[in-house]
Amino acid sequence: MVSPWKTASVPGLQLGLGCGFWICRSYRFLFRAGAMGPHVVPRQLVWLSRWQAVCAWGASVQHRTWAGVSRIPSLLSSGGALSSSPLVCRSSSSTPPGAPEVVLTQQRYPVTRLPFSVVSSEDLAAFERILPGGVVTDPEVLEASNVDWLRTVRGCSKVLLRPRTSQEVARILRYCHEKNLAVNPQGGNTGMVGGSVPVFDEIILSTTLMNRVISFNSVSGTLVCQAGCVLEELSRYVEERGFVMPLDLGAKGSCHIGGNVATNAGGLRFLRYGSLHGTVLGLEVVLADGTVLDCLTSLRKDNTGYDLKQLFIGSEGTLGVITAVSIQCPPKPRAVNVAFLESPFYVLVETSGSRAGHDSEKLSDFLEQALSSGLVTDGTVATDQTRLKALWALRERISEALSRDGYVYKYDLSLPTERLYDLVSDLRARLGSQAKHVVGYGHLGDGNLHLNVTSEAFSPSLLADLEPYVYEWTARQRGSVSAEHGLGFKKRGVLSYSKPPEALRLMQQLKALLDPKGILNPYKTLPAQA
Ligand SMILES: O=C(O)CC[C@@H](O)C(=O)O
Ligand SMILES: [Zn+2]
Repeated sequence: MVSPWKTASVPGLQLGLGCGFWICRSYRFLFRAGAMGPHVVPRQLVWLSRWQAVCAWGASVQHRTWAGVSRIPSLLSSGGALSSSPLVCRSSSSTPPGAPEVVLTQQRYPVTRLPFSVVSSEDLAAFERILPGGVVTDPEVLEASNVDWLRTVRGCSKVLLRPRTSQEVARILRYCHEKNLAVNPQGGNTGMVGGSVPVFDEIILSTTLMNRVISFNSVSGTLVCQAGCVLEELSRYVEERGFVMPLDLGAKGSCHIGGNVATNAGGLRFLRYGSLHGTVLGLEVVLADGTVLDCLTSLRKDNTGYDLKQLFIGSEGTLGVITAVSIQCPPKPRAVNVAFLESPFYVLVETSGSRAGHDSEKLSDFLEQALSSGLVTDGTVATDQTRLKALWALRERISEALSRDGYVYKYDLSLPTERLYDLVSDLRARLGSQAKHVVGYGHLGDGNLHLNVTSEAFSPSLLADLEPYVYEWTARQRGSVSAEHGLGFKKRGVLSYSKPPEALRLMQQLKALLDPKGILNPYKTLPAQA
């Protein structure tokens, strides 16, 4: 039988139908109305709007108009050029040539420095004794660590510390606690909400040199490693041993696992493997006063008292510094396919399974039905690694493409799936020509909208049209004002749109208990106290 899917595919498209597939008929509804029952659980499902697909692609090939998926094959057959570009790695760097300097956070935002001590030469000498050779005061290195990768917030720290062990972290924090010095823990500095850079002159405590794998159990798939291991390197490490990391992000080339856990990063495998609250088995954390909390267990089951590690997952470095992580890695799927399906919305679906032949049959059935019913108009499917990666690059690089469109106002919202796109259309009408682009994409299966609005430069009047409007809109849907990026510095003032006063009060009490002097990542996560 001739598959309608193949018949309708654009010339030159290679459809790999030998693959695992988990999509069921309920997807019809998903594509039409943007809704999905909780019982429908594909391995990956990410949603792109028309412009995003263009945007992601445009980052390297400079197309601004969508010309149909037929353009993709040439891109793919060119050896997956997309995935080899350095854009895939997000890292902070010194001011790119010609780029305007980032306005200091303390100048752009109404924030007052708290009464912490200022780092003295005596402090620097003490740090040098704790970390011989690990104290950085070179302004050029500091410039990069003071600015977020989006180039929207900038601190003025004068010192960066690079410990190698948890004991060194403990000694640093003990000292800072005693001297009332504020500390900004920093991983790969790839966050979206200004949580990983200082607001004023906080000491930057980097996990860069804490990059050792401590152990890996090749039977259970449990990985134990230091906090500064780069996600992509961990992925490679476990994949060579037949497992995968339970999380994957566009920033994988730069982000650190400790930062991922500290921010409870969601990412592209969330739908399949769930949250870090489920996959992290244990943590080692250094508390504000230098106490080392060793909860680095690898047990699958441990029901002894409060599950303290959960407090630190998503606490954004405000309750303690994560120094090591024990994480459960799932087995590497043997058959993987990525399908990119069409208009007017673009959906990237990844399937993973264990029997290519069986999976292929299911995928084929689904695509035939989807196409013959008119649910999907066109698309492409990839099974080989190069094409698969190139399709994912379209999705993973949207964020970076947007960052080249000017100043980006970012909102990371959890919403009822059926309302996910309404806010995008609404804002396009509300903002008119004030905004360069109003873009909605994200993780459809998770009900997570990434709303991005761009303008030539930062504009207070555009911001006033966006906020609190976006937050009020979200609160009316009982959504969340931060689905996966956390609150950091930029969103700390909007926590009350998603949490009741009682929850806020308890969070403040926990902060006071664990960090009574407030030295850990100040001005982040919790609203400023009156
Ligand atoms: O840039 C954004 O708005 C989202 C970034 C990231 O969470 C993604 O899903 O690509
Ligand atoms: Zn995301």
